[in-house]
Amino acid sequence: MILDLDIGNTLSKWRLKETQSSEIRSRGAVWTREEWRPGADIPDLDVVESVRISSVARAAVLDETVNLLRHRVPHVYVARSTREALGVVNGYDEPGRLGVDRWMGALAGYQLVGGCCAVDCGSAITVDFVLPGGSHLGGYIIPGLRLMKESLKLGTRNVAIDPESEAEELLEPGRRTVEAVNHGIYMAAVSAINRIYSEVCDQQGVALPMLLTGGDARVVSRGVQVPHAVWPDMVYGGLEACFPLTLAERAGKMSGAPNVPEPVSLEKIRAGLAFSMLL
Ligand SMILES: Nc1ncnc2c1ncn2[C@@H]1O[C@H](COP(=O)(O)OP(=O)(O)O)[C@@H](O)[C@H]1O
Ligand SMILES: CC(C)(COP(=O)(O)O)[C@@H](O)C(=O)NCCC(=O)O
Ligand SMILES: [K+]
Repeated sequence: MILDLDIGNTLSKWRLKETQSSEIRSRGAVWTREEWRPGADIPDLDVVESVRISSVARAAVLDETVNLLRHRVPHVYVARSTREALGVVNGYDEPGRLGVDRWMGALAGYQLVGGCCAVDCGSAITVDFVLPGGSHLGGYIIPGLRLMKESLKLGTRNVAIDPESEAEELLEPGRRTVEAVNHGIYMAAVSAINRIYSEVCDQQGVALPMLLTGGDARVVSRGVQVPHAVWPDMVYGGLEACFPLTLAERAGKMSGAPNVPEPVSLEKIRAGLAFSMLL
């Protein structure tokens, strides 16, 4: 069995994947800031022969996790942001400083569709671009929905946006504080993503497919007008591509990879951008 770990600033996500069949057996998440108890929080480590880790938490969290796992599991692979991987050239001046979850997402997106816009809606919302040909341009980091809400300190932090809400409702003016905050941060997130996408496609002269992942991907997806696919396992996809262990992975397959819609034409993107400038 393979244990994949995606340690984010808020949640540490895990999944167990069968080495022979490539099937996902189980999955879960625990709070990153709390003590992580293998055996209690994740299934029995005795069945695990390999672990693959992507972590953006404090270095100490990763060190502790790796130390603990090295005693119990034969193979431990830790992903790092590098200057180049799988045909993608990292756009950062200091490649190692690019969040490794962003790097995994960009690599997975590129492996699936080639040039792309990879969006991760977690503690932070990150928007990364890879051009056809593999040049990673860098990206944008804005606070995620929960961080935006907490920073306002209006006593609304415990009232999360219902992930089942429709975008039309969430984009209306709020009539209570909690609604005004939820609708405001939702508008901020989706309009930033739509705008960033259009600006960069316009600048680069290319319409790119878009992929969305992260804890808030589903609800954000409803407000994003750009054609896109939601891929909850996108960071894991990067781990699979970097450290292929199963037959399917060696053949370039990533679990749960979605069908990605064709982007709209560059002309349409430019027309939309020009129109929004008039308003
Ligand atoms: N059940 C949940 N528990 C915690 N956060 C959730 C949950 N469902 C959605 N979220 C949202 O997802 C975000 C965490 O998403 P995730 O992608 O796991 O973040 P990170 O990778 O930064 O840990 C939270 O900030 C919150 O807005
Ligand atoms: C931007 C991030 C905080 C996003 O992390 P997340 O929201 O997924 O927990 C993370 O990718 C990170 O710590 N990056 C390092 C800084 C950078 O990418 O420039
Ligand atoms: K993120």
